[in-house]
Amino acid sequence: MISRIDLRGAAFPEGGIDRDLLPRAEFDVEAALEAVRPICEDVRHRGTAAVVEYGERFDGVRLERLRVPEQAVADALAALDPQVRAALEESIRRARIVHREQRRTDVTTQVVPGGTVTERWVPVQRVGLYVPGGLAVYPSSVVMNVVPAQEAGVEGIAVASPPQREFGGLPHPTILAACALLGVPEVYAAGGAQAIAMFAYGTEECRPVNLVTGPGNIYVAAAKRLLKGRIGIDAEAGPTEIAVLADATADPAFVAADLISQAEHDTLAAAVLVTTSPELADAVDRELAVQVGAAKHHERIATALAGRQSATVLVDTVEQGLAVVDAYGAEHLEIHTAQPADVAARVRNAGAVFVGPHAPVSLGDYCAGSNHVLPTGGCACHSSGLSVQSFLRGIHVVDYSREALAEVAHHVVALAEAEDLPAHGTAVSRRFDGGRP
Ligand SMILES: NC(=O)c1ccc[n+]([C@@H]2O[C@H](COP(=O)([O-])OP(=O)(O)OC[C@H]3O[C@@H](n4cnc5c(N)ncnc54)[C@H](O)[C@@H]3O)[C@@H](O)[C@H]2O)c1
Ligand SMILES: N[C@H](CO)Cc1c[nH]c[nH+]1
Ligand SMILES: [Zn+2]
Repeated sequence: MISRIDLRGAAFPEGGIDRDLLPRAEFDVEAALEAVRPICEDVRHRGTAAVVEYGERFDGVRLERLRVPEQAVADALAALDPQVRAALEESIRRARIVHREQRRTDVTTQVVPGGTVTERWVPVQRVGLYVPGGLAVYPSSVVMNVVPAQEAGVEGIAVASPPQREFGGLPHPTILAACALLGVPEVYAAGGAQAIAMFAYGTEECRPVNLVTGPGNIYVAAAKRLLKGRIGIDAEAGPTEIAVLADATADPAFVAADLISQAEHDTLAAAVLVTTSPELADAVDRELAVQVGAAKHHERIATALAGRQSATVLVDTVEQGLAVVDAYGAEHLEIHTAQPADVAARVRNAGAVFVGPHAPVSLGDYCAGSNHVLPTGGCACHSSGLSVQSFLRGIHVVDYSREALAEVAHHVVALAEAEDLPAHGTAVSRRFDGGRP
């Protein structure tokens, strides 16, 4: 069910191997852009009415209003299963421990006597947090979005998640309960590209936001890419990916279970095994055959594993395996080799790395304390997962005395003239000689 790419004996150039040799989804964010462009434009011009219509088309519910009544958010928490509540509370507690430590402090640098530059970290004022809810529902993504935003000090937090027909058009009650647990009362029943456009442009019901974060399917990721600039976004956190780098020491049952766990998200999810051991590859195939058959969402999982985005890649050495996983830049990378911590320390490109046999991606999805909103589609080579930093902007504060400015004035004038922007130089020299050349 999972295809093979055999790179044994292949050349591994120093600059890294070509990403085109590796598994890649046929329908990607680029391909989805054309589908979401008219949706976003429509929401821009028609506001709530357009969001409601797309909710009816894609989620099968026609809503009177998008804003979830605050009472419904509170009621969802009151009705929450105690076991799920305890698990969410533990997830929040661990996420807070990790994210609280991420906040950067302001740094003031004295450049010269009387001249300082401070980098002041300021939270974004209002954010829109997307919580998926199509094939599955994601209360854990409420935690992963809200905790870093709160730890950064964001004041305005709004959440959007698709309306659910079986809950009268409200988002799933566990999502509402998670919002209540975290003290976030502003929730909208809106999904997909229309929710991202609602946040970006604002509607009659929802004030526009400065930044949108959160995971979602290919349409959500495409809308974030399209509207980036009007709003800030976190990394593109689209359909889930897992890569596993394994040698002959790996346990095939664990590897198969972890590949399946992430293939469970979406038919477009990617599961990639990179291994030095053909015997392990065969054993994982056998495990997959058994475990997929027993899985609840076996059809979705089988489709994801059979897709072009999933494969087993055979290499000669762990070194080559590292070159492959770096070129691929997976959202999640598990290391199942001898000395896994040493191997993990050499990884350059991944959203998150999971070390050894007892750190499965599912742990990170819910309860490790790390964030599960992570870059996909190769974006891990330039972007990070969601963190407190995602919600902060650094403002440079420049403070120079007259003496400190005087000392450097001739250099400013020289550079301004070299750029043929003499008014720049005059703005400095005027302070000392009335602007005469
Ligand atoms: N990278 C990460 O950090 C991360 C984390 C969690 C989940 N995920 C991913 O999030 C995704 C969740 O997807 P989901 O579908 O369950 O929920 P979702 O909320 O992301 O998407 C559902 C919405 O998609 C829209 N949609 C559906 N079909 C459409 C179409 N043909 N045209 C335009 N819009 C359409 C609908 O508006 C619907 O409300 C999965 O791909 C999962 O792998 C990623
Ligand atoms: N694996 C997902 C990130 O790609 C996050 C998640 C939430 N719930 C289960 N899993
Ligand atoms: Zn997951």
